[in-house]
Amino acid sequence: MTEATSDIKKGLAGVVVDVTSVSKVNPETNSLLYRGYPVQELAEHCSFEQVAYLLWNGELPTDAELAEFTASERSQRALDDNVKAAIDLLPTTSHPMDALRTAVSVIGANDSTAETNTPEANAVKAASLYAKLPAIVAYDQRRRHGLELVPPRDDLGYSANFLFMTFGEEADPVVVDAFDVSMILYAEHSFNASTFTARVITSTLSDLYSAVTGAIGALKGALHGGANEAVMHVFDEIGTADQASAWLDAALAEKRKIMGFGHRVYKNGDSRVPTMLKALERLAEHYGKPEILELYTTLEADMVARKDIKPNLDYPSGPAYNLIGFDTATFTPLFVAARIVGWTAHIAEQLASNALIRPLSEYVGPDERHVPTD
Ligand SMILES: CC(=O)SCCNC(=O)CCNC(=O)[C@H](O)C(C)(C)COP(=O)(O)OP(=O)(O)OC[C@H]1O[C@@H](n2cnc3c(N)ncnc32)[C@H](O)[C@@H]1OP(=O)(O)O
Ligand SMILES: O=C([O-])CC(=O)C(=O)O
Repeated sequence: MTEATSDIKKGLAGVVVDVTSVSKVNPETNSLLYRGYPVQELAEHCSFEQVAYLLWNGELPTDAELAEFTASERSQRALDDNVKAAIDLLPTTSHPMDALRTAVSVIGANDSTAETNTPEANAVKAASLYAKLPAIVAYDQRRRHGLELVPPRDDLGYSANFLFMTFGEEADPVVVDAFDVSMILYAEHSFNASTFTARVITSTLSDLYSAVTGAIGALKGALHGGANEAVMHVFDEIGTADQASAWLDAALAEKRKIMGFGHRVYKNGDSRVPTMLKALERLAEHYGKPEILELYTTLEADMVARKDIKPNLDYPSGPAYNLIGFDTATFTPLFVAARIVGWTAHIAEQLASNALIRPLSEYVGPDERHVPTD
């Protein structure tokens, strides 16, 4: 064995591998721009549908463009029979991210245009996945409780309909708004691990569905999107705010990573957290559950005091999704439903200026040797 001699960038940390015009993550100013617009402004003034249009088209829609865009989304919301049948085959013990990955695979395998890798064909596929993912996520949560599929309502916006299909009743506007904010904040984040996975797969000239299923696999991990689910397990483990300090002492002594804290790019706090925290506060008030905020602020203060590591977006969104009533294992599929927009914007950008992504490694295994022949 030999030691590495070159300057290895483990985890590609700090390496700029390409340009993008989809979003700008700036840790110095703690800002995030989607196509130039601050995400906080988009969360305050726009719907998730408007943001999806922006990320795909580079500009916010006019009223007429938005009307056409939302009509198209509403017309494609229903769960296809073959996708439902595939989900029904899966055990209810499987992870919802596995069900979602399988559903996207089934949609791809049934799409006769799957291999057509033109910008136009991929835009149609992206819009179709964006419209269909809520029904998949909602149905998968319901079937785990022995409940029937709820068909979509085309008189409701994206988020209101998503919640209607999941819970079978219209959600309060406070809840719809908080959920919509979470979708906007989760929609895009430059070259994160799942988006990069999608770009690697796309760079081989594979199809959009393969890139999206690969991205779902990357997002599932607890160091990435799976952290929103993991945060809720932490909250459940801790129980109440007065237990947070002792829990954190023990967890840090065991060298555990505290889920929902830290970030590869933001070292001084995640730009999206203040906006999502406000949404969580509105939900806690709406549901009359101030204790979840108490635990949130106590654990955050302890973690900052002990490690100086700040929360990322998964920290407020986990408890927010819990208050709304989603199963903990459904949290990361909600992230997928939002991030499909960012992934597919990056797939288009990668294809428009493609180079096969294939880095180098330095070999540190045994020196050359030969198979014994006697
Ligand atoms: C939407 C998203 O995907 S955001 C990310 C969601 N993921 C999580 O919340 C999982 C928990 N967080 C982490 O594991 C990390 O912070 C990551 C993976 C997100 C980023 O990691 P990196 O950029 O590689 O940071 P790195 O691992 O170098 O951390 C630097 C130091 O801080 C520590 N650290 C970083 N995050 C945490 C954490 N959450 N808990 C405890 N210690 C942490 C590391 O152990 C390391 O300490 P050391 O120098 O003593 O070894
Ligand atoms: O950017 C990252 O590495 C992870 C993240 O916050 C995201 O994907 O939203």
